[in-house]
Amino acid sequence: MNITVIGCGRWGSFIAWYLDRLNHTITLYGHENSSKLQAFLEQGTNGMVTLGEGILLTSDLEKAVAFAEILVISIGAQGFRGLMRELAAMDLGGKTIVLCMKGLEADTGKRLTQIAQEYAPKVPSAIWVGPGHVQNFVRGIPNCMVIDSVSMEIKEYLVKAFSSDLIRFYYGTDLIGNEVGAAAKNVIGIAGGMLDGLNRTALKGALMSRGTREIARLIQAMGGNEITAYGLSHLGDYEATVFSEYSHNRKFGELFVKGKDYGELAEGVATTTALLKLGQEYNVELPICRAVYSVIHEGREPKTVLSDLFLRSLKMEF
Ligand SMILES: NC(=O)C1=CN([C@@H]2O[C@H](COP(=O)(O)OP(=O)(O)OC[C@H]3O[C@@H](n4cnc5c(N)ncnc54)[C@H](OP(=O)(O)O)[C@@H]3O)[C@@H](O)[C@H]2O)C=CC1
Ligand SMILES: O=C(CO)COP(=O)(O)O
Repeated sequence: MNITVIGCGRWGSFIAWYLDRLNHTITLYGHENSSKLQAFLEQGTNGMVTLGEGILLTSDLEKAVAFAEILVISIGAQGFRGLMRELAAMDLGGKTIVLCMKGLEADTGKRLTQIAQEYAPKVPSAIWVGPGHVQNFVRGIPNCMVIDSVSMEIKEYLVKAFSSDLIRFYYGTDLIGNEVGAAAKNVIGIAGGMLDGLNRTALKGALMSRGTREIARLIQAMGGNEITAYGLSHLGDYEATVFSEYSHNRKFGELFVKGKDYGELAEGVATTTALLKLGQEYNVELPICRAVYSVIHEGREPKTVLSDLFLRSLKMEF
């Protein structure tokens, strides 16, 4: 298959490497002024993946789009609407869009497949989410992920084309739950990092239990299936995000409470804003997401916020 991957950062470049390994014909697109694209053009590697020689690198979006039957998109979620505006001006007939991003639009709370539909209503779309770090995959450590779409036909087409001994894909059965779950795990990952930074790592068991619970309630209220919060897109991604040394969101949280900056993309930062909006819209209390939001966006003192979580009224567990 001819596949174009849009976004040549940590995850997009891995996807290009992975799909090339499965003998698909790959074009990897990056901005003309992207330092990440330049590194691949000059050295063939970003220090994590070394791209196969058959992968075409380009900064010509029209050419990249024209080449492919599948467009895989992996950029920061907040840039997705702008990219869809550009794509909508091109001929997308016969193509399928696969979204490999874990975020929600901050201002609106919209899911990324909703944004794709706004700009390209006739183009089928799917999401590819679940646990996995580049550093592990390139060492041959396999993982399980999930592909979801409103169309069973598209899911079957993609799972068949993308499965290997390195990634076992499951068919998702709840697009709302998988999109919200995948984005929300980054916020729980930031909370996990904050616990590490505050020397409260012992609370991560409680975070796993209560984090899944509040996201399950939100998914259900939005019309999804609450069980999806316990699937690969959310709970299944906690090892990679709440615990892993490789997680950008966990690292962001840890450094944030220590008063330090972090230069990498941590999707959960913008997602907290989206989740609070959705919590309000669907009348669901999201105490952990609220706590993360208040530390990052309102400048509240992390230890006080943590104590306040413990002072909330007592509740039934389920
Ligand atoms: N297991 C999984 O499913 C994983 C999923 N992810 C998800 O993948 C997404 C990307 O994360 P990650 O790769 O770490 O982020 P990076 O910051 O490493 O890469 C993002 C890339 O997108 C590029 N970009 C931004 N806007 C555009 C645009 N409009 N057109 C083309 N390129 C653009 C950036 O360009 P520039 O080089 O100019 O900055 C950058 O190269 C996130 O949503 C993240 O949550 C990440 C890791 C694992
Ligand atoms: O989604 C991921 C792992 O599954 C990557 O998480 P981070 O962006 O926090 O590194």
